[in-house]
Order: sequence, then structure tokens, then C-alpha cells
Amino acid sequence: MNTNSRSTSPPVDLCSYRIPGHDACYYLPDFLTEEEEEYLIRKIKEYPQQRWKQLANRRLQLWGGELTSKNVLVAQPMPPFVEAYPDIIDRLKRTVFTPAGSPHGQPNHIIMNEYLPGQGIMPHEDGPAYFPVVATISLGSHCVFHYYQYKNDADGGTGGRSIDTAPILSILLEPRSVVISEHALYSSHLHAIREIEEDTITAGNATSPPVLADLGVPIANWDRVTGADAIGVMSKGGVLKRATRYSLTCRDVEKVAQLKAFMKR
Ligand SMILES: O=C(O)CCC(=O)C(=O)O
Ligand SMILES: [Fe+2]
Repeated sequence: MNTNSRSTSPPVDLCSYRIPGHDACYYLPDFLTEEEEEYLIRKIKEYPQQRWKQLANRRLQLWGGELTSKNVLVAQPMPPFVEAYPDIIDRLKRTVFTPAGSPHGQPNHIIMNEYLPGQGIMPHEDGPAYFPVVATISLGSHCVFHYYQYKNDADGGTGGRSIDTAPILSILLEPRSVVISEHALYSSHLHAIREIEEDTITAGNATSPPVLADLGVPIANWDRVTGADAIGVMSKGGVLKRATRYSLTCRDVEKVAQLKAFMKR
């Protein structure tokens, strides 16, 4: 395998991947090859049970270190299968993770999530620990990723801010793709994956894009999908069944402590 095959290639032309109408969101299909995806899933499955943190509706691992309660990353080396082969970190350095684009010009922390069919993640914000850019790579299955906005509650109220139930943006994440969100989409919006086993799409026509059949919301990247099954449902309608999906959510934590320095305190 040639681990350096892409290291000399130029920055990704993000303009061509921008979701129309959403300046802060990019969808890049085929960010990884099928061989790379297969290799990564094999490596993920080799981790022992105790490396996983089990949550109510998914499990996850932290790569690159853990965050303290003060949002400092106690850094650990990244696994070789994001640095050497495949060279995911280097590839992301050609997107929005540049010296001008994020504090270290590259992601230093990855949350790797596993979702079984029917599992998902409730609407949430990623919070202030991270610089407001996240790149999410999907492996093993598609899912539909929704962004939500808060309701403009004039009355304030005592509870938390309420969330508008209609997503403002919905994207089909294909296996091997990466979706990047930044700025307001990261800082003042929420994101979620519904806890369902399949996604039913109603075909588009000359005047309207394909929509999710039950929500009626358009698939914003319908014309960027590259998988044969995804292309098929966009033009003819149909069902995409979810399989086990792994996501690598890659971020740049601003404050970093090396483990040794941390232990001396
Ligand atoms: O799995 C995903 O695509 C999203 C995960 C996520 O939002 C998170 O880990 O904060
Ligand atoms: Fe998140």
C-alpha cells in the first residue's frame, strides 16, 4: 500500500462541495476508498471491549486523548490508522483544518461512535471545548444527519431553549464520505441522527428535490451522492436500510496538555 499517495495533492476545493444556501457546510463523498474503509472497520473491531464507553444508545471511543473538566485535552497519540494509513489527518489538513482555519491547523481529537440500526443521537451542540469546526467521516453505513435551530422564544421562560422540530438542513451521509460544519452551524445550531432503522425517500422531480418521506424535508445533497443505491432512491424513491455505522468526528481542541506535564502538577 502506498501511504503517501495523497500527501502531495493540493487543498480540496471546498467551494465545489459547499451545500447550496449553507456557507458553513460541506459534503465530500468518497473521502476514503472502499479498501481504506474496510481496513478501518477491521481495526476498530479489533479493539478490546474495555476501550469502548457504552452510552444509552450508542458506544464510543476517544482517540487523541481525553478532555478534563476544564476542556483541556490530555493528549495521547492518534492511532496509526488515522495518521499513516489511511492518512485521514493529512487529508483533513487540506480542507478547513488549515493554519488559518483552526488553532493547530489539524484535528487533534476524534470521537469514534458506533451506531447499530435503530440507534442515533439526540439533538445537541458539541459545546465550547472545541474550536467550532467538525469533520465527520462515516464508515459502514449511511445515515441522515439533521441540523436544527432553537425557537426564537420571545417569552424567555424558565426551562431550556426549545428546539424547532423541523430541521433546517438534512444531509444523506454515505459511507466513506465526510461532512464538515463550522461557524454558526456549529456554534448556534444543534445536530442529530434519528433513531430509526431505515430512511424512506420520495423521489424528486424537475421542480422539487427528493425528500424524506415521513418528514417531508429535502435531502440537501441529493445531487452529490455517488453510491448506486443512493442515486437510485434519489431518482426513483425507495428505502435505504441502515447497517452498523461508525463515525469519526474529528475536531481541534484549543487547549492541550501533554500527559507528562499533566502528571507533574
Ligand atoms: O456520529 C455522528 O455522525 C455524529 C456524532 C456527534 O454528533 C458527536 O459525537 O458529537
Ligand atoms: Fe455532535
